[in-house]
Amino acid sequence: MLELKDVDTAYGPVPMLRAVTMSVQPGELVCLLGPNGAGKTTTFMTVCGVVRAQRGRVEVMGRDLASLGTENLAALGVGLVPEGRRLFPSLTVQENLRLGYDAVSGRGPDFEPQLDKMCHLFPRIRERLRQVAGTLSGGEQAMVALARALIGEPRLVIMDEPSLGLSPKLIDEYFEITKEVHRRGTTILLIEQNAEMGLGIADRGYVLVKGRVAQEGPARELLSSKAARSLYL
Ligand SMILES: Nc1ncnc2c1ncn2[C@@H]1O[C@H](COP(=O)(O)OP(=O)(O)OP(=O)(O)O)[C@@H](O)[C@H]1O
Repeated sequence: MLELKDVDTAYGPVPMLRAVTMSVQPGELVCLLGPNGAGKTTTFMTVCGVVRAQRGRVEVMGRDLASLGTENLAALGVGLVPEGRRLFPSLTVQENLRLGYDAVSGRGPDFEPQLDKMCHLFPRIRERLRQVAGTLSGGEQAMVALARALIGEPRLVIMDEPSLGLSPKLIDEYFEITKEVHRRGTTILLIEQNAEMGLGIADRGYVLVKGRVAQEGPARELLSSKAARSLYL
């Protein structure tokens, strides 16, 4: 569903990702880990097409991202949860969710049942539907950002450090929901700094260090590998 082949990126003259090769297969939950500044968000931006790969190739659903364009990802079945949530603060929760839905369906008629599904998955959202998103707590915003990505029933969800800034209790709740979404069949790329939590629910993982993939493997092996732990802890 997602493939990076030998990808380099740079910010002006400064190289960032170097020869990054990674993939997410249908049905997998893959965790991308790495310390601050490793290039995790740059990877997110690269697979969205916001940052252009200078070398190598990015394929989403088997299609070359370079000729696809960021604006077509939603309709292709890709849901995005960017770092910092990026809700529209002056719109209500329901309006934010509507935008997520319309991006996929082109204004389909079935918004209400989908909204209802999201309220079941995120009980905190139902009572907040008419509240403007900018006044939600950080935890509520995190849930709405995930619901906005899920409401169009994407096949692949890419999440950039969604647990950042959440309390331990909310992190647990958030990871439980992520696990449930995966269990119901959605493929997930989870970009995380919280290695124990991320690898705890993932099938496979990659550890990014200074823009390079330093380790990769089954999540359980990475959790128990001393070499991997020394890279991310
Ligand atoms: N637009 C930009 N212009 C110049 N440099 C940038 C830009 N965006 C990111 N960088 C630099 O690229 C490096 C990697 O940043 P990135 O945000 O990808 O790291 P990260 O692994 O997501 O880190 P964190 O966990 O702290 O969010 C950093 O040194 C950062 O300063």
